[in-house]
Amino acid sequence: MMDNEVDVFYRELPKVELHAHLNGSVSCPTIEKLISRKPHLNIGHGMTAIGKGQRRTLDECFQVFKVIHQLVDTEEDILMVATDVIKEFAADGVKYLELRSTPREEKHTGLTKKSYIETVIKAIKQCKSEGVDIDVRFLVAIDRRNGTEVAMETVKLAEDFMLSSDGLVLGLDLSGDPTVGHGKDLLPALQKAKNCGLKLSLHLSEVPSQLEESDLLLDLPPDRIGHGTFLHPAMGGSQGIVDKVVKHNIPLELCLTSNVKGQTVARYSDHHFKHWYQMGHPSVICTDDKGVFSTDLSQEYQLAASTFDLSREAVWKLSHDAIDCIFAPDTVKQQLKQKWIYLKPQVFHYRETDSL
Ligand SMILES: CC(C)=CCNc1ncnc2c1ncn2[C@@H]1O[C@H](COP(=O)(O)O)[C@@H](O)[C@H]1O
Ligand SMILES: [Zn+2]
Repeated sequence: MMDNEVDVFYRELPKVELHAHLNGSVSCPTIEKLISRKPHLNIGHGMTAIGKGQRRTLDECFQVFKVIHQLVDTEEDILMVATDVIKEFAADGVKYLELRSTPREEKHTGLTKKSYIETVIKAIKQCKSEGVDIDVRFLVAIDRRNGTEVAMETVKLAEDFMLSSDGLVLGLDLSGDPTVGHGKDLLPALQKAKNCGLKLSLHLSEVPSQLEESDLLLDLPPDRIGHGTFLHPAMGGSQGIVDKVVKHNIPLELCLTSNVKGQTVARYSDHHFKHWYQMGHPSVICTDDKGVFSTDLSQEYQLAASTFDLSREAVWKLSHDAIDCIFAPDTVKQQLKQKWIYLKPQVFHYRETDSL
């Protein structure tokens, strides 16, 4: 996507993607295939992606997911979508991907939450058997709008798959419309998940009104934070909250285009990346929804570099340090670090004249 606009350095840079929602990551070509499978839905492509320079309210963004969910409602759809998304990330130079998705039940197509997860796992295994050069893991997502009971049910499912998927299912994501529901209702489920060894990545403070909820959920503590836009005092948060995040050394997953197009951040130069990065806090560049926001991970790295004036060596370190934030075990981290060492001369090769 958008190859011509992104410098080859960012394409070739080996990358780790830790925050990608499956149905938000569906590309234009895949949407076209889905639309032609379901012409009766009368869905036009303009309804599933937000183009360059466009902005949407948070509410409008969540409407987009509803449209995509209509297009993706069978095992066959999920298999195609997951396979395409994995191959696209691999083509963009992503070497390790943690994909997250909310298991759905669709009575009219026979889809169950269990078969949903099984199908994503099938896609991951299929890509592996085809030799696609990417290590993919899965985080089962809880949509906060669905409340306590569904959250508990999702934790149980995730636990079963964690024990039976050969390390492919590693943890849980908490996401969904941040203006709906309250984290306190989900706390018991998240606590249970943590106790049984599932890793937790929680969307925190995507909107300003969530500070109290974030304070509560940070006591778990989660293993990573999605967005955390309004945690820092410079963004309206508090020093006490920052202290908690720092004390537990919880990495942040930061998605520049998503926040600007969703209008929770006014402009790129205002993005909270700068506050956390300056503090030396683990900050990982991610896409969130590369399909919906018409971006990819190379582009997000380039955006971070151009906005915050990062040297190529600093960008390299950023992608390398993301390895320490993955949920897979240390052996996988070591393998990835070896890969980075091996690839570095190639990535910097034709840049020898540049100052590194
Ligand atoms: C609206 C906006 C600016 C989105 C970016 N920030 C987000 N915040 C919270 N949940 C999200 C976000 N993007 C995707 N999701 C979650 O991911 C789902 C789509 O992927 P999936 O069906 O779980 O595979 C959405 O329905 C929603 O529950
Ligand atoms: Zn997200």
